[in-house]
Amino acid sequence: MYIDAGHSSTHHSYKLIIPSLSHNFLSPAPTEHSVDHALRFPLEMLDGEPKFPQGCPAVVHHTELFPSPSFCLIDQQSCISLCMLVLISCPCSLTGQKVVLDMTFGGGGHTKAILKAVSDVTVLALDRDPTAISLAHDLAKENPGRVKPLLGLFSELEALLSTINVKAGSIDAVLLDAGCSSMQMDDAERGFSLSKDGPLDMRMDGERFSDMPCAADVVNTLDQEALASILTAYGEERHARKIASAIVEARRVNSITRTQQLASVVAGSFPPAALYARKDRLHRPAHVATKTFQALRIFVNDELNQLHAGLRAAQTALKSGGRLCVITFHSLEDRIVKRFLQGDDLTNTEQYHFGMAKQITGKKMSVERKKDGTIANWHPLQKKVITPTKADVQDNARARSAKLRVALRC
Ligand SMILES: C[S@@+](CC[C@H](N)C(=O)[O-])C[C@H]1O[C@@H](n2cnc3c(N)ncnc32)[C@H](O)[C@@H]1O
Repeated sequence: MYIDAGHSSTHHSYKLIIPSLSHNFLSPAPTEHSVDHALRFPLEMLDGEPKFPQGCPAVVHHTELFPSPSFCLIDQQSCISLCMLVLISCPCSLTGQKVVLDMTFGGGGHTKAILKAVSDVTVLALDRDPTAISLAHDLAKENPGRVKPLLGLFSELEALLSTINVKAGSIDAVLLDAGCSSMQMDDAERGFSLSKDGPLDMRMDGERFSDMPCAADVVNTLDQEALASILTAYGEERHARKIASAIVEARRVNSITRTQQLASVVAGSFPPAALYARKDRLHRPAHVATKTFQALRIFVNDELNQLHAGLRAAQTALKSGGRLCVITFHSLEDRIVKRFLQGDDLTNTEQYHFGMAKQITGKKMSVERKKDGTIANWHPLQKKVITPTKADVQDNARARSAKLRVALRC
């Protein structure tokens, strides 16, 4: 709808088209800002995507799995006990060789835990980041026949599975741990972290698609209105216009190419006392540019569209009774997962907001359920979203805003 450029092997000239704030987001007339690059602007699937299949052939009954959830996240070596519980201890536990799809291999923490916990398992290890996939190859060598690395995007999953002859409806469990990894965050050269100086990149797969735009391309190319809309939509940044204006002002003098340069530009648009006035969930001071970084990262990596594509791919891949665990780190992601599992048709323009459209159109998010209360494709394994305990967060501060949702494929 807006863009689609995606990666092209035949030419390197892309269009970056950003919907303008001035028109209704649900029927936008795109504004062309640059012909240098292309980004897929989330919300593209408002157009012409197939509707989710309706009807749930069977509701799988279960016992309470989470009496006292010890939340375990994930990234890195830590916990995972809850995910393991979901993956391997369901009442409908499977016999024989199991196939688990780790859609976000990252540093391999989850995959390793699965391999350790289940002897007769093959893990299909997907990641868009070639660095992560090279670790998956190492792990595959250490565990012959038990790990199959898959380099690609959530949106490429179906094609990847068919190349290794994995059929739709055949996978026992899927794990999706959204966002970027500690490995990516901690490497200054990847440009994700505002506390470490590095090139303003933020692409999870820049190594794979080197001609796709990075965060520096976005901040140096888009007009003020488009920048503000990105900060509002993906950072839920209240001061988006002020920050966008500061970015445009600063780049007139010098292009913004480094993470700390961007952090200073954002900081410069606030009074000094406001720099760390914001607090994170642990009530620790958070830099005023945190939301700007989040917004750019989501935009550059097309994360919300990808998440939606990943959920749909998981739905196709899972067998009936198979289970899905999804971990998200901010409300934009969690809202998508929650509504997807509720059976909402996210392709419906009236309901598909993902933040930006909601703010622009002012429309309410409504959740439609079938009259008999059943859910079309999923049976939730817990009533409420699962969040980390205090102890979990003490163990791993990055888990502080994590949310886990688990469901059985009907
Ligand atoms: C939070 S990390 C996962 C960490 C992992 N669970 C572990 O134990 O180390 C998320 C990973 O998902 C990958 N990723 C994010 N979006 C993706 C997408 N659309 N397709 C494939 N991989 C993606 C990132 O590259 C990153 O490595």
